[in-house]
Amino acid sequence: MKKYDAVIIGFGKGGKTLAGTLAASGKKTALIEKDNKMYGGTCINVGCIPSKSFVTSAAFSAKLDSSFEEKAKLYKEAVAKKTKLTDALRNKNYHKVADLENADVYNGEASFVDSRHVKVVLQDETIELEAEQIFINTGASPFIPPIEGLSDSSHVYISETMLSLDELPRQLVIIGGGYIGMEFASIYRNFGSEVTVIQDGGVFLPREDRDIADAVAASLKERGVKLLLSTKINSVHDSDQKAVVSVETPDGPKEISADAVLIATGRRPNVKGLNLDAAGVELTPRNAVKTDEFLQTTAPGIYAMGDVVGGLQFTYISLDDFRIVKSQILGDKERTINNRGAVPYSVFLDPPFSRVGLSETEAVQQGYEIKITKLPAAAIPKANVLGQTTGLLKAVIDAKTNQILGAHLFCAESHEMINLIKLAMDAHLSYTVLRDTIYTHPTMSEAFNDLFNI
Ligand SMILES: Cc1cc2nc3c(=O)[nH]c(=O)nc-3n(C[C@H](O)[C@H](O)[C@H](O)COP(=O)(O)OP(=O)(O)OC[C@H]3O[C@@H](n4cnc5c(N)ncnc54)[C@H](O)[C@@H]3O)c2cc1C
Ligand SMILES: NC(=O)c1ccc[n+]([C@@H]2O[C@H](COP(=O)([O-])OP(=O)(O)OC[C@H]3O[C@@H](n4cnc5c(N)ncnc54)[C@H](O)[C@@H]3O)[C@@H](O)[C@H]2O)c1
Repeated sequence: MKKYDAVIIGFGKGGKTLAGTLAASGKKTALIEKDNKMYGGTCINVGCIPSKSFVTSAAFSAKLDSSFEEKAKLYKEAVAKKTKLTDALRNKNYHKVADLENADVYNGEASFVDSRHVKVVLQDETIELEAEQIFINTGASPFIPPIEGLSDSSHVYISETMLSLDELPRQLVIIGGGYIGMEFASIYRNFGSEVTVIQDGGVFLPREDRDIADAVAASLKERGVKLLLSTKINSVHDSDQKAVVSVETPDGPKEISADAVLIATGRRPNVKGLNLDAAGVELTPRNAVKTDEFLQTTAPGIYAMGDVVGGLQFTYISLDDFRIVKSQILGDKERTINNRGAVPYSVFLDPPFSRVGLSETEAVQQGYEIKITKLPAAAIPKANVLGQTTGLLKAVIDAKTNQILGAHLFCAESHEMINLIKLAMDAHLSYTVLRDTIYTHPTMSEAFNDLFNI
């Protein structure tokens, strides 16, 4: 049996960063990854990076006045470009840990023997590792809803397999109107597919500010994306080289033919097979690893980071979880999930939609007296320079303190702009600081001079 100071299960953002940090601090560290195509985790291999490579390629394709066949050729090139990028990043990520003096990378599936021992099933043998501290960073996997015929269809994809689909689908049906559903709808529409998004709920982007959700829906519809809300899927079956999706819409039953059906109905924590019971690691009612604010599980010495914890599923949350764990193991123990500040996010549509903080409704529900400010993207000089005048910017301000409670930016480059607002919120700045600051010109950020001019 090999002994380590730390064993990390899963090569995700938190895990790999922690492995590098612990090894550099002199701790003997093992990092276990079950899939040798996943060094670096979901983000660089099958998540953020490949999907954003597609966003860029698709935006280029959308500008061309070409036939579907020509677009399909461009799409094939985009898949190859994406694969080259992810292969290079995977290799770089592997060596960043494996080449460290104090770190070993194991390619095998890990499970707990007890709270100090982990079994690793390697290709040719099974080994056991011992450590005083063990870290779970196993990520999440797509939830597949129980729809009749889904598992028998040869046209059904999850985001991961869709990103490697070489043929551009003429017709794409997306089940689920969340982050992945929206981003893939925007991407494939720009590549040239006919896209239909099917959502069970009746409200489009239910957690988002209504003004912005309406603006996003209008933009997608204008671009030709069909949105079917309050729609139940009865079955999926293959017929004549296509999938036929039978649905029950508020207007009655409907059959939609598709070359590809993407399942984007949420991702669930990867806890199966870890034998967590043996280690005394408990789960939440939603089957995520239960942790306290320091990411300590119910078993002393065992921590969890990233999607497996069941909170917000973003790469930068997994990275921040690493910061919290580092603060526990090597630092002042001060950082927790409760003091990491406002968490922004961006959905990479065309234009992207970005948010931080409260919506108007949430602010009112929480009893704030608020001021609202809005600005159409078309009023921003840089949006006109870019030829991207679609969109709306909105901010929710605490009328008593003048601090920003929330910002909702649906406009070009909003994914960059939102980080500035997060900083202002964390620093408890008055909105007037953003209003009166000098910005370079012409930029999208200078829109804050006008947005906050109330
Ligand atoms: C299509 C898509 C697009 C996304 N876009 C964005 C985006 O733009 N921005 C953003 O911030 N987030 C995005 N996300 C979410 C983001 O990718 C995840 O939140 C993030 O990668 C989670 O990282 P993690 O550290 O929790 O684990 P992961 O990166 O998922 O890593 C977990 C690793 O553990 C391994 N593993 C699991 N079980 C075991 C075991 N028993 N033994 C050994 N190894 C095991 C897995 O193979 C995997 O490599 C996207 C996700 C998807 C699917
Ligand atoms: N830009 C980003 O940061 C980014 C991009 C992609 C994914 N992600 C992460 O990945 C996670 C997973 O994304 P996701 O889109 O799969 O999940 P999600 O939770 O965002 O959305 C799932 C959607 O599927 C719908 N749904 C569920 N079951 C359904 C059914 N049977 N029929 C029709 N609709 C159904 C839900 O109502 C919801 O709209 C997200 O939580 C997000 O954190 C982030």
